[in-house]
Amino acid sequence: MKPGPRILVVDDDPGVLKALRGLLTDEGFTPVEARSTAEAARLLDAPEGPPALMLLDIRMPGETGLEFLARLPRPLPAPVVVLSGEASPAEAVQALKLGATDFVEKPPSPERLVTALRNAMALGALQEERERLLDALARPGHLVGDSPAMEALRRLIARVGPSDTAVLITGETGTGKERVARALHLASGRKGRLVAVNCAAIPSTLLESELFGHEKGAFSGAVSRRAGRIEQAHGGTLFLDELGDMPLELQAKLLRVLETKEVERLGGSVPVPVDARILAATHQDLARAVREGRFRQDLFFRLNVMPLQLPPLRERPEDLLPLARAFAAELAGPNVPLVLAPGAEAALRAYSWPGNVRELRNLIERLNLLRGDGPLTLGPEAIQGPLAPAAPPRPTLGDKSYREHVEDFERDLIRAALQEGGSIAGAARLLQVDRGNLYRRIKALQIPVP
Ligand SMILES: Nc1ncnc2c1ncn2[C@@H]1O[C@H](COP(=O)(O)OP(=O)(O)OP(=O)(O)O)[C@@H](O)[C@H]1O
Repeated sequence: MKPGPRILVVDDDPGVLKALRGLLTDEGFTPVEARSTAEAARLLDAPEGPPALMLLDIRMPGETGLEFLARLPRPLPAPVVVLSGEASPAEAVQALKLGATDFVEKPPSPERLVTALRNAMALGALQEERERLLDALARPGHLVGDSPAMEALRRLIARVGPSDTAVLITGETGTGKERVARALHLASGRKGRLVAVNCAAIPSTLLESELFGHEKGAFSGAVSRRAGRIEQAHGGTLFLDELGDMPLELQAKLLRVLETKEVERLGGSVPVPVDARILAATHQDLARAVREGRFRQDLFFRLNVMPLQLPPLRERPEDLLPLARAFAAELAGPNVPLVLAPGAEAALRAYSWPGNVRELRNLIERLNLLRGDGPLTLGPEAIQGPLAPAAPPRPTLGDKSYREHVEDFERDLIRAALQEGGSIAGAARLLQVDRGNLYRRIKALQIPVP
């Protein structure tokens, strides 16, 4: 059996130690004993780490419990519950002021003592979680999440970050691709900036000069010489977001930059050396884009040396609560607790989060705006609200066969596509199937063509 949480009992009275030993063991704790504060100090520094809690007598010969408490480092190495014995209420209050979580009078009633211990430990765990969150929020590239996928990702970032390898980050919208790029940049230790370019947001006619820069007079409007984004990332990292949207001819130019580590401004003839780490992200299936001739295979291979796939949020439910808490702390401040109403956690897990982490952040932001002065409360209705798609109707099973059910579904699907596409060719395009095959299914299922 796993030993229970260690509790350090500090008391000079062997009788009290013996009584507490029995009581604590019965309650599933592992008592560790010290007869003086000097011994307690040694045990707090023990190699197995500090205990889960310290139960501290106030009146002891030599250094008193209060004196000891006052000289302990902050934050305290463990939550402290004080045994107040015949001590005056003033001393108990003094102990609380010095950071003790609670006090129990001697001789303690087992029930009162165990409640105090459990409460103190719960509070200690909360405080630790809060410290961890604040720490995490202080680092902009930090990735919140307890799922195995997130842990693996953090390990990978620590390993790959410091190298110069290009990294291709893929994942649905809002899964945190840019956040990962920032984490990689921070882990790289590169002194320069992270320069981000969204290839989908800049019109393709402007993207070239944006990336490569231009000399004065390179084209009408190029009134002065301008360094492109690639050059600006010299000594740092260039993050190409939505790389799948980059036009083919620019892909060729980018490949050349990757291979030669030089960039040529538009209208210029002298290549400028650049040392920029390249990170790219896309929500598209680039391998498919390569097959369909929309993306250069050589560039894909060049970037895909280190592929990094971010799973959608619905596939890592362990991240939901840590993320929700982190966003609440970030948006409402660390003193506003996130309260989960009954059913909220189940609703979070049941929802499919098509907008992924960004959608969860937006939800918390909305709740924060609506909360007034109260706590930030997350109830199931917030998740089942306008965000959630209507649940798909449950099929009535009746006495139809499996095949008949599938055909009914197929019929509905083709009808909808015919209506939207306007013709068999249009429907085939929408459904991404061959027109001949679709025609044969329409015949077989006797679907009227508009
Ligand atoms: N693991 C995480 N920890 C903390 N915040 C996160 C995490 N993942 C994503 N976020 C936050 O979620 C939001 C969306 O993330 P981000 O912009 O990185 O996604 P993206 O995949 O690049 O999206 P898009 O494909 O739409 O550009 C941001 O506010 C980001 O800070």
